[in-house]
Amino acid sequence: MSEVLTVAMPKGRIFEEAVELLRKAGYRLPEEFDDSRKLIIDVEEENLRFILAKPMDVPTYVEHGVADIGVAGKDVMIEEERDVYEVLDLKISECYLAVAGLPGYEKKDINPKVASKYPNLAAQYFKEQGEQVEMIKLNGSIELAPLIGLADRIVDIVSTGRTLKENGLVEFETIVPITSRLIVNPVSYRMKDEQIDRMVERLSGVVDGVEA
Ligand SMILES: Nc1ncnc2c1ncn2[C@@H]1O[C@H](COP(=O)(O)OP(=O)(O)OP(=O)(O)O)[C@@H](O)[C@H]1O
Ligand SMILES: O=P(O)(O)OC[C@H]1O[C@H](OP(=O)(O)OP(=O)(O)O)[C@H](O)[C@@H]1O
Repeated sequence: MSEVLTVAMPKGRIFEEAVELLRKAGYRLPEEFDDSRKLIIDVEEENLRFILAKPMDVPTYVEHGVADIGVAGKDVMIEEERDVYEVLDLKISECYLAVAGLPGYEKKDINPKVASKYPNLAAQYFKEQGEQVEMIKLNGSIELAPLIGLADRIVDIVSTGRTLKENGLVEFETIVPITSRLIVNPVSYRMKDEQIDRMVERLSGVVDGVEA
């Protein structure tokens, strides 16, 4: 009998899509997955243990090896720079990161302020653009920052564009397309390679058939 694989799943919007993907790949996940407040769910018949974490924390659990594998947005992967392998693009929770602000903004300030939930990623982006900015880290409702004068621009996720539009903001630049990824702890990949490869194989088989 093989060892149990621990999977770190992000709570929130990716969760449902990731569960759907696993079910399409043939994993029998109990109804508990659809409506539960439990943070650890054991699925003995599949030899899997799921832990439910905040999306930004998934790579931390995987890097520390308390989870063998995990599901994380590419945005989180770039921001967190954790020592994990990214083994599969799951092509779910599709969106992109963009720079946005109020219409008519012109780059003229010294050290203009940029608000984001992704301070490392945003700072790196502006550095590459040769622009020096002051980063302001926020944890959500990023679009509020330029409206209230906290920042000149924001770096945030855009999906339908509705949040920007309804708040009278416009997109200036696209930074990078985002989807969710399957990530693996490097030691787990050595110790449990067969089990992990099997999961990657099963998931890759359904990824392209799943609507992003
Ligand atoms: N509007 C969106 N449409 C599609 N995918 C998105 C959208 N916003 C974020 N994502 C993707 O989903 C992941 C998780 O987003 P979610 O909003 O569930 O987490 P969060 O903002 O960290 O959580 P919380 O709102 O609890 O702080 C992000 O890391 C990103 O990859
Ligand atoms: O282009 P849209 O389809 O409008 O989606 C984009 C919005 O979705 C995310 O916010 P979320 O709902 O996670 O709330 P948050 O701002 O609290 O993170 C993101 O931060 C944008 O605000």
